[in-house]
Amino acid sequence: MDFTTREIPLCEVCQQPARQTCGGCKLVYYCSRAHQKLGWKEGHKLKCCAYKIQYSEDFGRHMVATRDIQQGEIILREKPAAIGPKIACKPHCLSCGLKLEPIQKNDELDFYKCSSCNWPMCSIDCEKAEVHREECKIMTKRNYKCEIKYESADKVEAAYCIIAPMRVLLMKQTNPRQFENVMSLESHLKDRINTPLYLVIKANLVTFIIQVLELPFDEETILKVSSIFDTNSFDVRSPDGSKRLRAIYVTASMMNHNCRPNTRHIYLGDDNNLTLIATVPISKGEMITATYTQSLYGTLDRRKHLKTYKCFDCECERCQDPTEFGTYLGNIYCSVCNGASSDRTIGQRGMLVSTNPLDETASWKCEKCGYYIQSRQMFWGNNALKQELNTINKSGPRCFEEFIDKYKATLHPTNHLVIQAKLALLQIYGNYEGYTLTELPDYLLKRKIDLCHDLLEVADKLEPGWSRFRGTVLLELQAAMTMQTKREFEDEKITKSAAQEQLMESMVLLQEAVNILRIEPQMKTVLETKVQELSNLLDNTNL
Ligand SMILES: C[S@@+](CC[C@H](N)C(=O)[O-])C[C@H]1O[C@@H](n2cnc3c(N)ncnc32)[C@H](O)[C@@H]1O
Repeated sequence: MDFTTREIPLCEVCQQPARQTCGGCKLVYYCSRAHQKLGWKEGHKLKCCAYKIQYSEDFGRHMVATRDIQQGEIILREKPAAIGPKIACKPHCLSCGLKLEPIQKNDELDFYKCSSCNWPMCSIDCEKAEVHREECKIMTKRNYKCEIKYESADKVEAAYCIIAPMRVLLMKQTNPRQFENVMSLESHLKDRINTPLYLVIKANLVTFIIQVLELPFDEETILKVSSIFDTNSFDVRSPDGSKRLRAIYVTASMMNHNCRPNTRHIYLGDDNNLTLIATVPISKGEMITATYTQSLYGTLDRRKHLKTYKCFDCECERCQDPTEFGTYLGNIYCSVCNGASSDRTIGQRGMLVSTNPLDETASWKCEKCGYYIQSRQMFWGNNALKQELNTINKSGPRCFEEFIDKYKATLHPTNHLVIQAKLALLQIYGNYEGYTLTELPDYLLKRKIDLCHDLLEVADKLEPGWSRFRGTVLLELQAAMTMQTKREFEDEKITKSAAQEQLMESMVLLQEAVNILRIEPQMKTVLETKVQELSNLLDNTNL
């Protein structure tokens, strides 16, 4: 059955409107207890609740498949137990999470403010929303007024760090069971307590909770809540970036990390319900994993990120493999034997690989000539180039192309920095003003197609299956291929039947992109339009 397209819940057995969900998987509905029993007997018992939580010394609690899970299957849907703004952010509405724009107030620009506590909000509706009620009541009772004012579009406000933890602490009274659920999560407070960030949090959050709100919590409990957020929260964002929040999902947070994950997740609806999707088939007994970091970072950067923010040393298969499954994502060409080789294929030219990827201090050695460099040289080089890439002009393709060309003797075609530049180019070619698909000259259209193939090759190795990455690149690829076919046909370079054949190839790619992305928020109509346009072309009417 297709969970993605159904909008009104229908009973699994009789297809009539239904309200009760299956208590196990919470994915299917029943109109009555009798139909729930019948549905179970008729086969739901084989599909229900695809995971269980296990414990191991190495990983702590983690999620394991209780049966074979199919690619694309929804494993879990879950409401956030706690949600709030990011630790420091530009002003966002405390209720709906949307980024706020200032309005004209008398002679100055400022945000709409809650009439009681003075926090910037969207509107009176958001001011009265359930999620803001308790905190507003207590802040008002203690005569606390938020002092955030509009100063500039980019001003980041540290005051937001109090909101999410305050909501959890207030839950102790309003929803004690949920409070206990959240408090049972891993915090890593000992690892964080003496970090500079936690010294700031201590000064702001603890003072606010104890002295301003006069809530009966000790310093350790308050900091633990903050640390639980840092260890477990998911970054909830809307596709257009207008909404940015962090949320705790008690069950989903049992998922451990893997640098080649077997799931992806999305957030649906105003309630930000997390939906967990299997990107590859998962066998019974296998660990169900997510990535806590960026799949397109090299091993050095990923492991550093995980250690700093999630307090563990990742030792997954990818981290152990000095070639990162043959992508050589974090590696560079050897500067000694590089020039001597005429072979331009990755893996054939001398490549520097770590002598022990699980030890960041290990030296790096050329696979071909045995030349060594120290780990710190690798760090410096990597950081310097990362900084250069981050600061280049992003408004057009020129600087990205120049970056790839400038470092081609050092950075091979699937080095992580080159891949990031290629991703940026993929967005620019075909989408930016002056570079739309119809405006692109043939050689840039071909460049876009080549970029897609390069990125798909990396995606297949590092985020295999139905990842969002693969889905998005497939969409770009089919659009560019369709445009190329149209041009070739119009220029009489190919026959009509060859054009039809090429368009069928585009349609196959588009269908796969639809399968991957149709569940993503706001994608359904976009995808339907693209399928319709391509079908029209195939029908021969517009070609
Ligand atoms: C969101 S929690 C996951 C649930 C956690 N294992 C527990 O017992 O509560 C994140 C924490 O789990 C642990 N963890 C997750 N993935 C791991 C991995 N691949 N290797 C080792 N520890 C991991 C780390 O301590 C990490 O900070």
